[in-house]
Amino acid sequence: MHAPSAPILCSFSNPDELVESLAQFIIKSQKEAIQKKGRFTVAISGGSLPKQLNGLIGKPGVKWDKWQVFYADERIVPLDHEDSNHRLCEEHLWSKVPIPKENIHTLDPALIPAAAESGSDEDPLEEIADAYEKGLIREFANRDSARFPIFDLILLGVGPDGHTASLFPGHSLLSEDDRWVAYITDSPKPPPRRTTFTFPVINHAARVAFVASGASKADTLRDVLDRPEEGLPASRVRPFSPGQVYWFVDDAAASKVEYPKTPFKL
Ligand SMILES: O=C(O)[C@H](O)[C@@H](O)[C@H](O)[C@H](O)COP(=O)(O)O
Repeated sequence: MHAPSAPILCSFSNPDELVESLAQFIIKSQKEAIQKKGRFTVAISGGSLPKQLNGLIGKPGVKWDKWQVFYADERIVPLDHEDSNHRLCEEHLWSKVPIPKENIHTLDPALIPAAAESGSDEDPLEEIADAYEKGLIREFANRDSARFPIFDLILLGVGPDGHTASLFPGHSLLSEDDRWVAYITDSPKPPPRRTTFTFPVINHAARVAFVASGASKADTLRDVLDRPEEGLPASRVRPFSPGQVYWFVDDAAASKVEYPKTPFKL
């Protein structure tokens, strides 16, 4: 692993162009991954992201049966609850494409009720986070020799405070350097109880792509891209070379950013 590579910022003049280019980028990542390893490992978070993936629906070239999908973060609610990232993805994507259900790795539903309540001794969230981490180990063990899993692609959003996945500014989890999947009980944005990938997992990915659109993201993008020294969680996403981080944004979101833009090309 080498020094982190600089972010690649691609800005699009309208939402349709962003969605279409993102779909092409994902398909290209998928093709390369399948050629090399026969499968495509992807992680997804919540927010508006699942909806922005609708450029993939009906596209020839998507080999859904080769996808292995994990959630970069998840809220501790039933899988069909309106706050669940899985439910969001199900609604906007999985229900519309022929992906085998067993290729979508959710939190273990049997552990959710206990994890939703805080325990007196060890927090029961630990068990669900551990179980999810074991799922990652099963998927990646003996395939990649690295200390952390190497996802082919991790898709993330960014919150107004610069958080990404469920890694929030100032939280002790920002310095977690051992676990793959951690839990938090005090998310400043509800619901408070969640699991999240840690930075080592995110920063070992072959590619990470942020997706952000709209003028409400302008200040955040400026802070994240132009002021990395402030250390906002999204600024800390800097995959080790040859891994790369891309920003797929629209011009409204990029309107206050001085960081150089790169024309999108496959
Ligand atoms: O933590 C949460 O509760 C949100 O899901 C959050 O992580 C979301 O992904 C970002 O705030 C980006 O949101 P948008 O993509 O909707 O802008």
